[in-house]
Amino acid sequence: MSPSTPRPGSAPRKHTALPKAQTLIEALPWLTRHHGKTVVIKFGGNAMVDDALKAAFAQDVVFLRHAGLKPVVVHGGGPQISAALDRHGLVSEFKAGLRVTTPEAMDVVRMVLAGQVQRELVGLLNQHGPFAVGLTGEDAHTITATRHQPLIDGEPVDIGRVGEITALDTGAVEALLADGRIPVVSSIARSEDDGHVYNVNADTAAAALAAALGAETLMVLTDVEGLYEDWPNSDEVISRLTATELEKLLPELSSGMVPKMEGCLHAVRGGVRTARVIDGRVQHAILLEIFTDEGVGTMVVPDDAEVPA
Ligand SMILES: Nc1ncnc2c1ncn2[C@@H]1O[C@H](COP(=O)(O)OP(=O)(O)O)[C@@H](O)[C@H]1O
Ligand SMILES: CC(=O)N[C@@H](CCC(=O)OP(=O)(O)O)C(=O)O
Repeated sequence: MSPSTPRPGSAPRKHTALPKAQTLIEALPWLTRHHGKTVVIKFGGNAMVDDALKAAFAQDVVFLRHAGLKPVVVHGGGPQISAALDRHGLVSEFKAGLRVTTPEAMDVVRMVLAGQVQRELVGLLNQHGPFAVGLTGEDAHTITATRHQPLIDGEPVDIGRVGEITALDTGAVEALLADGRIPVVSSIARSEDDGHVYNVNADTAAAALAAALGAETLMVLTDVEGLYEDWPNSDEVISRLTATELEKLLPELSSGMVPKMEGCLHAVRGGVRTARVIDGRVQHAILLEIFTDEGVGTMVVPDDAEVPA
């Protein structure tokens, strides 16, 4: 056989392998741009709809870590908390988009977030290696809060053990990142003043942590395609908006989008380069968003940004 004659079987293999190489090479500019950067990923309870999605989420996060990024996961668990409260015979009530959290409800919130949802995500991530370490905002003073009293019709309203973040200490999270680990953070805060623990909305916690860490990107995975321009009347997604444009829009937003978009604004104003709301129901949404042109959803950028996708 002459040196130029392909051995039987080698040509088809080359043929199928080339597109794979091209796909990998297409990711090179994104890999270069994001190398060494911190990405805070908020995984919402509503996006954790099935086991395949959760497994794909874990693969994506581990992929980012292997690609040289520093992913930090902050997770929610609203529907899981509501189900557990129901099993305990406790009602779920929301005011100003936040769960009214009695002391008994707080026990359940903590049990579900730190003992159930966080454990499950840590387990899924660690199927790929010794990466994920779970913590709550209580650990090493990561998140400190005081009692939050939202204004409803101009009046402060008591909604129990719901926290407003007053301080963040990123030392533990940064130490884990420096050690090549993937921190998985539950949105529970220690109290600044009374020795209790507080329930913090997970979008708010993720945004505050992203700003405090000086993250490059905040990525919020939820159960819609992004921020709809005229929800619920149309499914036209706003693909990109500046901080000032978002600020103007905030008073018109409702329900779950309020903490998400307030969080995106806080993050971007706090130095995060882009904050994105993306559809967590799409498998591998994180990889699509970071490494391809096909990223969809809503991207919030600083007013003076010239941000490539
Ligand atoms: N303008 C909007 N665009 C998209 N979704 C909106 C909008 N306003 C309110 N929503 C609601 O916000 C929900 C997402 O928030 P939430 O239920 O808190 O999710 P998660 O558990 O992911 O944090 C959507 O499912 C939708 O019902
Ligand atoms: C104060 C408050 O409302 N806390 C939230 C914390 C969990 C959360 O935010 O979960 P999602 O991201 O899945 O909505 C709650 O108790 O539901």
